[in-house]
Amino acid sequence: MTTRANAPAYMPGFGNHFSTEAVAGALPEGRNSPQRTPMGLYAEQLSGTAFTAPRSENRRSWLYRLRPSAQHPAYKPFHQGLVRSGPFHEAPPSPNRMRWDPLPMPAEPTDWVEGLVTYGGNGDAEAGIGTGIHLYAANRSMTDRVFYCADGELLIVPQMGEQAFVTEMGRIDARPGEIVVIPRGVRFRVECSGPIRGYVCENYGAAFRLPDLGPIGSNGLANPRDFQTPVAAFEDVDRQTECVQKFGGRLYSTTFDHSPLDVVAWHGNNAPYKYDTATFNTIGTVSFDHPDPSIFTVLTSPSDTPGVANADFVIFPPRWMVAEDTFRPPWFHRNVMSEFMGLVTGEYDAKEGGFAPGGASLHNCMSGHGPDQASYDKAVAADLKPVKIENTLAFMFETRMPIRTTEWAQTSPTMQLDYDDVWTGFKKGRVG
Ligand SMILES: O=C(O)Cc1cc(O)ccc1O
Ligand SMILES: [Fe+2]
Repeated sequence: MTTRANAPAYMPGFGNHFSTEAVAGALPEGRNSPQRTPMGLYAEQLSGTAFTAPRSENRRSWLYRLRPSAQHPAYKPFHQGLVRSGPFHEAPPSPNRMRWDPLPMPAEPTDWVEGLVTYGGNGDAEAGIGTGIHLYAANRSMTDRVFYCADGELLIVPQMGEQAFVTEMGRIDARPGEIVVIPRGVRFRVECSGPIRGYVCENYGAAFRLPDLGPIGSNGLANPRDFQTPVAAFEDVDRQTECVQKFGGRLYSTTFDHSPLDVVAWHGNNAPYKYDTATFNTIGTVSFDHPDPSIFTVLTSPSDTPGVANADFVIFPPRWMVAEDTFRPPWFHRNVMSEFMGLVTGEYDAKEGGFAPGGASLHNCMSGHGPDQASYDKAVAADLKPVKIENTLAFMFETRMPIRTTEWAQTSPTMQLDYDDVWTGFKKGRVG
C-alpha cells in the first residue's frame, strides 16, 4: 500500500485475485452471488474474457454495488468529436514517416472525453484485433460524467499534469512517469486541477500482461509487485450522471439518476491498475551493440501468433550506456512491426530536435528510420565512456499491423511536413 498522505490506497501485484471492500462486511463470504447479499448490494460479474477462456487467461471480477448497472435508459449517439476506431478507412494508408508537434492545449474548457483525439490505429475493434491510438489534452475535470470503452482496454500514458482516474473499482492518482490501465467496460471519470495531456493505447485484443523473461530469468523489467490496483471506493450520489461509452467505434451516452461509480466491494482479477515506470528494472548491454528494444517491454498484448504482439508497450527510460566500440543510439532499421512513439519528458537519444514532449511519431511497417543526422554525427564522434541518459522518458506502442492514420492526423497543422529531411544529407560511405 502507498504511504502518501491523503493518497488513495493500492494493492500490490500484477493480475492478482484481489478482494477489497470499502465498507466492512460488504463482500459476500464463500460465494459470489448469495441469495441475499450483505447490505442489499447488487452482485454483478464483469468479464474481461470469455467465460470459457483457459484459467491462465481468464479475467473476471465480481462487483457489489448500490444499484444494478442495468438501471438506465437507452443510449443515444454522443458527439463523436475526433474519436475514431478500427477499421480505419478515413484516409488512405500512408507509407510515409510522420511526426507531429505536441497536441495543443484546448483554449475552451475541455474535459478528458472532449479532449480525446485519435491519431490512428489498426485492426478492427469489433473483431477484437488491433489498436486505437489517441492523445488527449484537457483542462477541466469530468463533472457528473463518466466514460467507459466497450471496444478495448485503455493503456493511458499521462504526459502533463496530475490526473485522477476515479473508477468504479477505486481511485487511481497518476502523474507523468506513471501509466494507468483500465479494463474494457470499467467506468471512470478523469479529474484534474489544471491542464493535462497524455496518450492512450486502446487495445482491442488480448489484455496486456507482463512479457515472458526468457533467459533474463525470474526477475527484471517490470516486476509484478510494482503494479498497483486501487482498493474499493464508491460514491453514494443521487445526482444525474451522464455515462458516455465507446462501442463499435462510436460514442453513445445515457443518463443514470445516480453515480454509477457505486461499487462498495469487489473481488477478482479484472481490475484497473497503475505502474510507475521509475520502478522498471532496465536491462541493457554491458559489452557491445545496441540490443533490440524488446528488452524495454513493460506490457504486451499477445496475438494468436507466438512472439508477435498485437501491441507492446515499450519504454525508453533513464539508463546507463556503457557499450564499447558501438554506435549507441538506435540503429537504422526497417521493422516488420509498426511503431508509434510518444515522449513524456526530456529528449530521445535518436532525435536531436523536433520530437518534443507531447509530440508523436509514426514509423510504419518497413519504413526506413533511425537516428537523425545530428544524433548520428554525435554518436559516431562520441568518446565512449559510460554515460547516463537522464531525465527522459520516451515510449512506443509497437503493433503487428500497419497503423493507419486518421484524417485529422494527416491534415493537422501539428504534422511536420518536413520530417523526411532529418535523414537527408548523410554522406555516402567510402569504398575503395
Ligand atoms: O525507432 C525507434 O526509435 C524505436 C527503436 C529504438 C531502438 O533502440 C531500437 C529499435 C527501435 O525501433
Ligand atoms: Fe524504430
